[in-house]
Amino acid sequence: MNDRPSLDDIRRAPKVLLHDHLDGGLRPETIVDLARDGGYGDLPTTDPGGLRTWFAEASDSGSLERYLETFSHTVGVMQSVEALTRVAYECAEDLAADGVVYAEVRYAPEQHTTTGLTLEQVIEAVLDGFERGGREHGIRIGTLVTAMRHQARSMEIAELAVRYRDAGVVGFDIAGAEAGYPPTRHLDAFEYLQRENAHFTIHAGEAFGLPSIWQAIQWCGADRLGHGVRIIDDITEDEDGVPELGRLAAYVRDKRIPLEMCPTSNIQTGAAKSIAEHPIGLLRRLSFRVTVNTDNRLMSGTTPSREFAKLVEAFDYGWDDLQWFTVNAMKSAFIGFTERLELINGVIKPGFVELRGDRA
Ligand SMILES: O=c1[nH]cnc2c1ncn2[C@@H]1O[C@H](CO)[C@@H](O)[C@H]1O
Ligand SMILES: [Zn+2]
Repeated sequence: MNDRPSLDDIRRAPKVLLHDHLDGGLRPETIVDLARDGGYGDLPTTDPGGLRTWFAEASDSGSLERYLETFSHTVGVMQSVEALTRVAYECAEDLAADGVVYAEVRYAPEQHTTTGLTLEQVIEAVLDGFERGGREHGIRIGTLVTAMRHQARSMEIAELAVRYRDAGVVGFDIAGAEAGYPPTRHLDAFEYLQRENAHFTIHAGEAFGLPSIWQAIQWCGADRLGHGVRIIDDITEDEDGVPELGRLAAYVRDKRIPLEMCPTSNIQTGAAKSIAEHPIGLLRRLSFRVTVNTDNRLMSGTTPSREFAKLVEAFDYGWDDLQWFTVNAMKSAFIGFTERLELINGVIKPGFVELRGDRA
């Protein structure tokens, strides 16, 4: 059966999310509340509807740097234990309501200490919100702690990732402006994590090309690539239109290195022209380990189900494709093999069987 899945059907499908920023997914109403309670006076508007529109429009500039400027407001209101716990709790609630069964959500603890919280307090506040939200709404959330690539705190954050690994932190990441800040700037942190048998992903191949991806994998040892869209630059077509993979692209495919693709976000930052022209179409056809993600639900005005619905429309994907992306994501998660397998066989596959049955 390959009838076109509707947005409503997609919402009911069990989904897995690997790339979602906590500070990119706040509810506009919550931003307004937190700004009032925390005395943050710099919001462009205190009307929730207006704020939603403002974020979507301000993020649609074609530049990653300008896209990232909008985070000053979300980070600005996430500066207390209560605010962090609330945002994490609501994140769990919103993802569960969209049908997500497992998510890895990331944020940079170092950005939440401006009013005096310690990094430990920040991490524990977020873990607390995810734990309670996850328990009450039936979703499992693993935390990824991010270090900002233009700063110099990656080693400290990597150590915290290891310290909190049994308390819900499942991995590490670097984010922020990519051009001018290559992953090797943080090589010591990545080498430390490898020695500790810890997992990490690196934002690479979004606003910068193949050298960034090459460094992330071959120098830093990334388990996954955040975005990775520019791997397309290492794929050419011969005179018959048959795709040919360069050595790096072949390595990424052969090693099954997961690509955390975020279609809508990529269009806003200029990493792709449109959904229809997004490299995900070719990469899926070539069986790269592609996964589908939201990046920033607020800035991109999206949800996991909406990202899928856009792909269904652009590429005519059916249930087989959506299940393939979902199983890819679950296989690529940073939790243990047994738990991943249980979710694939106990939740994802039966969920898709049921949906297809209902619609047959
Ligand atoms: O797509 C992206 N590329 C690079 N950095 C990003 C992206 N989305 C968000 N952030 C950055 O990650 C920080 C921690 O969550 C955010 O504050 C934002 O600056
Ligand atoms: Zn991101």
